[in-house]
Amino acid sequence: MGSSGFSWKLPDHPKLPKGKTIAVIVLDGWGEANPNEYNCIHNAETPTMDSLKKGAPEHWRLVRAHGKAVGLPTEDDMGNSEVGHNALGAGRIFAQGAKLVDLALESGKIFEGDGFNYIKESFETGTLHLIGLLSDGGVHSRLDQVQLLLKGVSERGVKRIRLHVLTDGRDVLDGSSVAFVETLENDLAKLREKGIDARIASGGGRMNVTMDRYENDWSVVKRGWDAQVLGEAPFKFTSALEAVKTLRAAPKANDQYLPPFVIVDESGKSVGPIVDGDAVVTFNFRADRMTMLAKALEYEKFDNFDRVRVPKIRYAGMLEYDGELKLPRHYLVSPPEIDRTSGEYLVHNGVRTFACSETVKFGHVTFFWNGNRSGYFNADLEQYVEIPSDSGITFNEQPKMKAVEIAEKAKEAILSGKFDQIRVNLPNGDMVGHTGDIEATIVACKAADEAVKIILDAIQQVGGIYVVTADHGNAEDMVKRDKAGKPLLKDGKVQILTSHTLEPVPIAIGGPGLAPGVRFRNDVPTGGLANVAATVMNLHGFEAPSDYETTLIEVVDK
Ligand SMILES: O=C(O)[C@@H](CO)OP(=O)(O)O
Ligand SMILES: [Mn+2]
Ligand SMILES: [Mn+2]
Repeated sequence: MGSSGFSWKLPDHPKLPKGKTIAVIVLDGWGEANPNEYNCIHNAETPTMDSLKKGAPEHWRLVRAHGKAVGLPTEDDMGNSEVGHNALGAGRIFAQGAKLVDLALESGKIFEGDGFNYIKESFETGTLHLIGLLSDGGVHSRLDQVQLLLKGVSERGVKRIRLHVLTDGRDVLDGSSVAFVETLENDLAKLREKGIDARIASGGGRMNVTMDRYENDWSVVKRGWDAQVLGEAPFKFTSALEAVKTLRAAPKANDQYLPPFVIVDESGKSVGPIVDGDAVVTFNFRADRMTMLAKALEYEKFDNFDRVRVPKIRYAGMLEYDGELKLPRHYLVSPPEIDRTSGEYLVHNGVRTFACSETVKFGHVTFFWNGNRSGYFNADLEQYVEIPSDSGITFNEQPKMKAVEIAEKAKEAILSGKFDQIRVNLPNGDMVGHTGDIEATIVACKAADEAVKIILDAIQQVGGIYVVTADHGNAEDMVKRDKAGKPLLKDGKVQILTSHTLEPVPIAIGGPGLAPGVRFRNDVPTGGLANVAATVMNLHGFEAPSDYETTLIEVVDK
């Protein structure tokens, strides 16, 4: 014990033994909702998950995965992977990026910090570039925050602003990009009336331009770099509204995958490449899909693609995106300080951990799980395995994704006897759910269920324990609804929901290693994802730290 009295040592659980092999399975985007034609989980064959549900209420229940239960500003905020895995891994509820940016804007502190003072030095002679997701989804960014940022910089001496917008259609309805661009254009027109030269300079769909993650496909970031920094893109327009409307008119076009475009003046010259002396702010608060661009903007040594020209800029992120890498060096708002995560505690208590997913979700069960921290706590006790994801496709083309491969790796790790905790994320419900393709999402849910079975069978073989849960809803509801829950019609047609939901998610416990008297308590009715960490610690034979959200389980005499 150190002089502060702090110790990593967890007390022994009074009733539960140590040494059981525990599989922690996170089904990404797997919520619980009423059965109907838009509930792909219900409409898929999911015998394994169905059988777990029969264990209710002692071994199956629902937990909250959205809004304040995961540190988001309001109960209208849908859950997402970052906040979901943060809560699962950290066992406490932290005010998340969205909320922290709101507070900093409300108090004006965002304009007083080091990050802002740093970029402000470019306002007199350079251009301020704002790059990010144009959306009010609240998962990666929010338009109202961008609007307040624009107001703040315009009151603080900025002369020239260029926006590089990424259209969404994933956290908001497909097609909403047009209205977002219109709103932004109106705001910029007002700034111009005040004498500030403010324009949209480039754009593209988030899944095609810039917002790749976990280094799955650098060509996505390169397409963004070419448009934003070099001012080059296959499509050129004189207005962003015209750009989005025209590109959306192509067959099969959608907001998520719009091609990159630049805005040009009458002579065909791009209106806003990033050049020496400029300032850049990436306004997404969420880390995973901004990290690659942050590296391209900031790293001197960089060989992921040819940057052609590397402007000398003052760059700040809305948040610090990686605390371990200190990336970026400058940021406007400090990120949540997610410390003492369950992963770190368990490793200090000798729990050997294996974590695995495919690339597109790999950081979820490692980086997010560990409180937005990359790397191992103790490389001798941990192994993280990444299965390469398909790239260059939309996941409805391959809805089974790498579920079986992930499950096989987990199985191998379970049977090896080398690990105490085997943690996976199964991406299918979420990644395919985001495509809005109902048939493919049903195939995806079936594949995830089959993967769960492979892992549960391995747990059965070694006498272990399983904890099966999810990070937020997605595939269980694929239609936009009115307040009363009825599908909302537009031009006589339902609107397909590609985003996450507000639904709760299941959690199931079981396996031959689960002590006979273990069951879910009935006095934590509002339990959420943050209660899972203490639960898992108990199953490993430890009491959770006293400031963790309470455990979901109790042990009764049998
Ligand atoms: O794909 C993403 O970036 C988000 C949705 O914006 O999904 P998830 O939180 O499940 O990663
Ligand atoms: Mn997710
Ligand atoms: Mn998602």
